[in-house]
Parts: sequence; structure tokens; C-alpha cells
Amino acid sequence: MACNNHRRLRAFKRWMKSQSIQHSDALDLLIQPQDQQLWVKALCDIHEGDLIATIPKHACLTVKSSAARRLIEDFHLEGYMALSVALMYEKSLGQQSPWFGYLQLLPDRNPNVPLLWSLDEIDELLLGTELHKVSLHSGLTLDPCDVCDLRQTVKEDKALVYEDWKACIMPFVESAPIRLNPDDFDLEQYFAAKSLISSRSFQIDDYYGFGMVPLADLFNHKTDAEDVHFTSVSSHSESDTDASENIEDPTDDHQNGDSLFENQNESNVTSPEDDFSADDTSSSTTEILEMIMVRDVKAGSEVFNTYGSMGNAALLHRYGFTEPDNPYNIVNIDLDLVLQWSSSVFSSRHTRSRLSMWKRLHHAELPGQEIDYFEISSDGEPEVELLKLIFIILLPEKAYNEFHKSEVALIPNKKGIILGEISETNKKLLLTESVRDALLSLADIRERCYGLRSMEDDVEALKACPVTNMKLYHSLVLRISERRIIEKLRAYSSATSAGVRLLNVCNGSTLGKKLRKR
Ligand SMILES: C[S@@+](CC[C@H](N)C(=O)[O-])C[C@H]1O[C@@H](n2cnc3c(N)ncnc32)[C@H](O)[C@@H]1O
Repeated sequence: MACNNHRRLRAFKRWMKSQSIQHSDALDLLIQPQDQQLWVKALCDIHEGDLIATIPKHACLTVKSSAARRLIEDFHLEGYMALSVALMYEKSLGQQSPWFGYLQLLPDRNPNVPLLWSLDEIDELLLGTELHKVSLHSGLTLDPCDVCDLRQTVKEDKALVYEDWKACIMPFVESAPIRLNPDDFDLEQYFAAKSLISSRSFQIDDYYGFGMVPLADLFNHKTDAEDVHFTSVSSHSESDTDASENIEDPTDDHQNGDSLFENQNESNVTSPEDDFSADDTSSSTTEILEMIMVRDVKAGSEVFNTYGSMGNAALLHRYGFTEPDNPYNIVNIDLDLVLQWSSSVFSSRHTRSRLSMWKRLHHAELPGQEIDYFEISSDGEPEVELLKLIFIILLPEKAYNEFHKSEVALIPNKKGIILGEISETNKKLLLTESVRDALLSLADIRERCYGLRSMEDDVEALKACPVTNMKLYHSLVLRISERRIIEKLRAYSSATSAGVRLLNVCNGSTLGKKLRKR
């Protein structure tokens, strides 16, 4: 297998030459012996500003460049579906495809992308994480029978991919004016293509849309510490206005900070001839992608790209891996969980009226923006809207009635707070003792989503995890990174803050004592 992979890599290098894809002699393309993953190494010191590769755009596998373009456009397929068909079509051509030398290097699928996991694996490995959300029905009771609207992100993805295949890909194959082998476009092939596209496709430009970019897709990702940037050197000048329509992705997943190619003015970039001694077989400079170093890299080190600023849930979802210390990790607390907590303390009526007051306030500030979850940042800070909602829920009846009339709420030092004037910068004003207690309760409720295995169990399991079990490894990293944020939320909620007098909003009692339902 290792020997085969080396042969494939050599064939890919020959293919790159045939396509005028060039890279500097300072780069080596290698295969990791442990997992057969490809990576890019610096053979000598490389410096910021060095142009290290050029890729003609026509060498990228896109809908526009594929031989299936007409079929795809005539059938009005767009976005991911269109690119998946282009990829499956080119694969089905075998050696006849102009991309054979590239496709033979790629794995058949990316098995670490959760879209390809079994339902049991999803339930077992992702339980409680942002990729396995279970949100309660918006009803306000706690009866488990009311849990009727389960939203489970990856499972939902799987169902949607199946529906797309049945509704669009199957009819496409059946009605194509040329004979297509249904086996090349079956459900399994479609899932495989989706996993490759999700983890290897990049935005190219308005004309080509997004697609598979040979060579560029061999660079691994490092958050906030990338060595190389991609530049799309100018675009087609014709009025191909239909091009951008084709790249629109119904799930909008592709807009998520992963535009690796910065559109730059041609005059801003170094000419490829400046850096390459190889024969100049490249096409017009208006038609190439350039890879330019953005920092120095020492000989022997890996050269990293960045796929964008994403937390571990997004990285695992799209690319099938996580990072141990990712500063973009977040945990969300669903609105339904807040309502669940409120209903366990107050009557349903109370919760409903406080919720609608918060919504009114929120819509007045940000019209048309619905919130159904609240973000807890990587350092455990809840977003201000969560604090406002909790604050409103906890206002004693008298203060609430006042607030209803004047939109001014009194805090214990008798100063008035205008909630509309509280923002992320001064949100600590809302951190009364009761609000802190409520945050602790919410941390407990969110933590229970992870099931019976404790954080310590997860940490032990990660230590014992075999390096080959990537699904287990990355799901444990995700669980642990999320649970660490919940720990930080607890610390944030427990910390006493100078200048904020503790508020006893509950008429002499604290929320530690369970309140009677009204
Ligand atoms: C665009 S490809 C990068 C090249 C890839 N290593 C290969 O063998 O072709 C993206 C895939 O590489 C792997 N990858 C990239 N960066 C990684 C990282 N920092 N840690 C682990 N895997 C990574 C993941 O499997 C991801 O889906």
C-alpha cells in the first residue's frame, strides 16, 4: 500500500508538469508513513514573500472545466451537487479524464468526515457536542414526552444528502442524454464525493466558482499560524455573470471563512517567472493561482496553509480533524435549554412572559434577527443576550412591572440599568448573584448533554486512544474542548467581580433555594 502510494505520488508529479502546475524546488511533497496522509515540507529555508507555486485555473477540477459541464448546467444542478457530479463524472472516465493523474492520488473518500460515520458512531462519539445537538421542543415543560423536535446536526446532514441524491442525482443519471453508469453515481459514490469536496475544495474566483485545486489541497491546516496564502490573480473579464450563480451553496457552508484565495489585483503579485527556473509553460497570468509565503519557514519544517478561523466542531464537521488548543472553539447553549431551566424554577406563564419581553427588547435593537442559541466563547464568556434573558427572567415581579413601563431595571445599589444600553463591553453589570447561579445551573444542564461519561473519563480515553482510531481521537478532542469551555463558564460565573454589588433579585432568597412555581 505504501509502495503504491509512492507510485501514485510520482504519477501525480508527472501529471502536474503536464498541466503546467509548478512548485518551487524548495518544496517536497511527502506521504506520512503512519497514516499515508500527504503533506508539504520545506527542503530549504523559505522566506516571507517567496512565490512557491502557480496553478493554472483550468487545471482545477470545477463544474466549468469538467466535461460534464453541459449536462450539469442543462439539468440546473448547482453548488455542492453540481461539483459532486463533476467529480463523480471525471472519476467515472478513469484514465480518459484529464484529471486522472490527480484523482488517482486522492483517497476514494475522507472517512473521518462525520457525514460518513454510521448513525451509531454519531450517537456514540458525538453525543452532546455541537455536532450532535438535541434541542428541546420550544414548549416550556420538562416532560421528556415533549421532546419532539430533535435537531441533530450530522444526522440531519446525512438525511439531506440522501434526499438530494434521490431528488436530483438519480433523475440526472436516468435522464442524461448520454449513457451514464448508475454505479458511478450511486448513493455511496455521492457521499464519498461530498466528503472529498467538503475537505478539499476551495473558492477559486467568480468564473470558476469553487472546485478541487490540485497541489493547493496537499497543504495541511494550522489555525492562525499558516505559512502560505493563495492568491487568485485576476479573473475572467468576460461577462460570465451566470458563473457566480452556479457556486451558490444551498447550505451556505462554503461561505464559512474558507475563501483561501484572496482576489488580488494582478499588479500586486510577483510574476511566476521571477521565482521559477522551470520552463515557462504556464498559461496567461490572468488565469493562475499563486501560492505566496506569508512567513519564513525553516528547512525541514512542514509548510501549512489555513482553512479559515474555525473551532473544532466546524473543523471536524467539514474536514474530519480537530486541533488540541483551538482558540476558536465555542459551545452554544440553546434557547430551549434556558427555557428548560426557567421552567424548572418558575411557572410556564412566568417564563413565557419574560421570554416575550426579552424578544421584544432584542427585536427593537436588532430587527429581524432571531436567536435560538447563545454562544459561550472559548474563554467561557457567555454572550450578552444570554445574560439579558436570564436577568429579565429573574427580575422580581415589582421590578419587572417597573421595567415593563420604563425599560429601566433597578440593581441592588439602586442604580437603574437600561438593558438596551448593555453591550458586550459592559455586560458584567448584569452579573448579579442570581444571574451567576443561573449560569451555573445552565452549565450543569449543558454538561448533562454529554451523557454518563465524565470529563475525566474522556481525558483518560484520549490518553489511551490508539493513533489509528481517528474518529475516536477527534471526537474525544472535540468533547474535551467543549467541556473545558463549560468549566470556564463555571469559573466565570463563580468569580466575584469588583464594583458589582450582589443582587438579590428574588426578594431575599437566592436561586440556590429552589423557587416556588407561580
Ligand atoms: C486539503 S487536505 C490536506 C492534505 C491531506 N493531508 C492529504 O493527505 O491529502 C485536507 C485533509 O487533510 C487532513 N488535515 C489537514 N490539516 C490537518 C491537521 N492539522 N491535523 C490533522 N489532519 C489534517 C484532514 O484529513 C483534512 O480533511
